[in-house]
Amino acid sequence: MTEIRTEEDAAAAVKAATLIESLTWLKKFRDEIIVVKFGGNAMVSEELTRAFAEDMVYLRTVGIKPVVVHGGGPQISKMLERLGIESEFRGGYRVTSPEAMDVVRMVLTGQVSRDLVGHMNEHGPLAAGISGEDAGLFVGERRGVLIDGEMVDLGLVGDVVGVNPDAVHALIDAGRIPVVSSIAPDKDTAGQSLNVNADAAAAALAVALGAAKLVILTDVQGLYSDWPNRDSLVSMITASELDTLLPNLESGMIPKMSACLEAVRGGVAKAAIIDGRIPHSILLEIFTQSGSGTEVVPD
Ligand SMILES: Nc1ncnc2c1ncn2[C@@H]1O[C@H](COP(=O)(O)OP(=O)(O)O)[C@@H](O)[C@H]1O
Ligand SMILES: CC(=O)N[C@@H](CCC(=O)OP(=O)(O)O)C(=O)O
Repeated sequence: MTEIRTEEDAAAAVKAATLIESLTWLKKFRDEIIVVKFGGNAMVSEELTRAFAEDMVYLRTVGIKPVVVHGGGPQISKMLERLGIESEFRGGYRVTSPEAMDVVRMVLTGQVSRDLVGHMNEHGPLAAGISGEDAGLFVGERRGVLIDGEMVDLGLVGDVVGVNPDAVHALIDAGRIPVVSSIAPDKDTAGQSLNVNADAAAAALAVALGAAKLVILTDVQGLYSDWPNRDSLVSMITASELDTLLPNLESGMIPKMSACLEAVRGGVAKAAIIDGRIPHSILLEIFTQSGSGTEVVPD
């Protein structure tokens, strides 16, 4: 065995160990699709957005096929506020009026998607934006939300009830990184678009694409079983354990964990919630044994 003589040698050994640890995961995920949901709360700084774009380019460059589904809740709220349009969340979903829907579409496809695509394309002509309204990608159906046993109307909010992933496959086959906005045409009203929670859209797309993994970046370390007790971070949970926990969850975690459950029950081998506030956390999640955050696995 080579003797470690200096601090530089020790640091180099750590780097080499990290690189070689990634070999297992490079082999496992090569040519596989990984759907990554980038939440609006994880996009809080230019530095984080830039690091995220680099990570997607990294994945694509090592032969993995990343597909990004982006959120933009805080960005939508900011624009609604500027325009003086009221908006409130019920059970983790935005109650969406026709006026608010115009803003949702404008911010998601005209601002957030453009920013992400632009950052990735600083590395080459790699990313292309696509909305769930394009090329029949999503089919939406209006939904309400159950709060204390009562069904609450959410306005123009929908579930994705159908996915035609052909357009996303075409982009992947052309070597691109698809960047998907979570809007779906309403199957019951021609010309009407629905606001879909981006976690739910990411799950539906991951299932339809046969993705190997769904990774959701957010602004907490992961799922806490006893929120906000910081000692209750869950590192791994099975689908049926999560099913039991779901009714006790609050706000933003409800759509997020429902999305993980839907993905895993739909055949995606693993769904992970990780901390998007840490630059490059997704590389640690994909390429290291210990990962980060919370992993949801089948029973
Ligand atoms: N059990 C829980 N574990 C972790 N976070 C929770 C939990 N319950 C509620 N939350 C809240 O959910 C938030 C994440 O959801 P959300 O704000 O919708 O994020 P994003 O914009 O990334 O989709 C966290 O910042 C936290 O305040
Ligand atoms: C129905 C619903 O709530 N839609 C979300 C869509 C954006 C989203 O999901 O953004 P994050 O991932 O950043 O939360 C909204 O209007 O905020």
